[in-house]
Amino acid sequence: MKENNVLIVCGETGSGKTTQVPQFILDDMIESGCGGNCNIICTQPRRIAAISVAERVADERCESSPGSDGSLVGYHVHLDSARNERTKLLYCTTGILLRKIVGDRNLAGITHVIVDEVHERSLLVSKAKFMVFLRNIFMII
Ligand SMILES: Nc1ncnc2c1ncn2[C@@H]1O[C@H](COP(=O)(O)OP(=O)(O)OP(=O)(O)O)[C@@H](O)[C@H]1O
Repeated sequence: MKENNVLIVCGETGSGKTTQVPQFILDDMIESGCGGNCNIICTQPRRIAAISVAERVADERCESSPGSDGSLVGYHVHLDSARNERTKLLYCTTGILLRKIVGDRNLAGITHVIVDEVHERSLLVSKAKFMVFLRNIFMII
């Protein structure tokens, strides 16, 4: 991760790509004193997954529910979001990421983009991979 802007993570189902990898990054940034800058986005193809994974990760961290004052985790899906200015790890749908890119081509302030479930090869996921790759933003897929 420290040597490459783009990383591909492959692992068995249930090995923790979705729930653990973003937390490794978050914890590493906090431990290295960069927690204040940390702003990770992890995309999910479906809104239900974005919400339930955010809840699961907040629970694993013994934090209150996503988007509340006591949590660093949040989610953002179409017509629903739970996040605040303290959110450091945001689970969102792929469509929300694409909308953010359209609004701000450089994704200013975002430190890491994780495009999950790329094997699904949907049009949205392909677009997200391409657009993030073009901008050379740190990405794990
Ligand atoms: N919402 C949840 N509630 C309960 N357990 C969960 C939840 N989400 C994940 N887990 C558990 O956490 C572990 C890691 O799951 P995770 O989704 O991070 O794996 P993954 O490698 O991303 O899997 P996949 O390739 O299927 O997406 C698994 O044992 C899974 O059953």
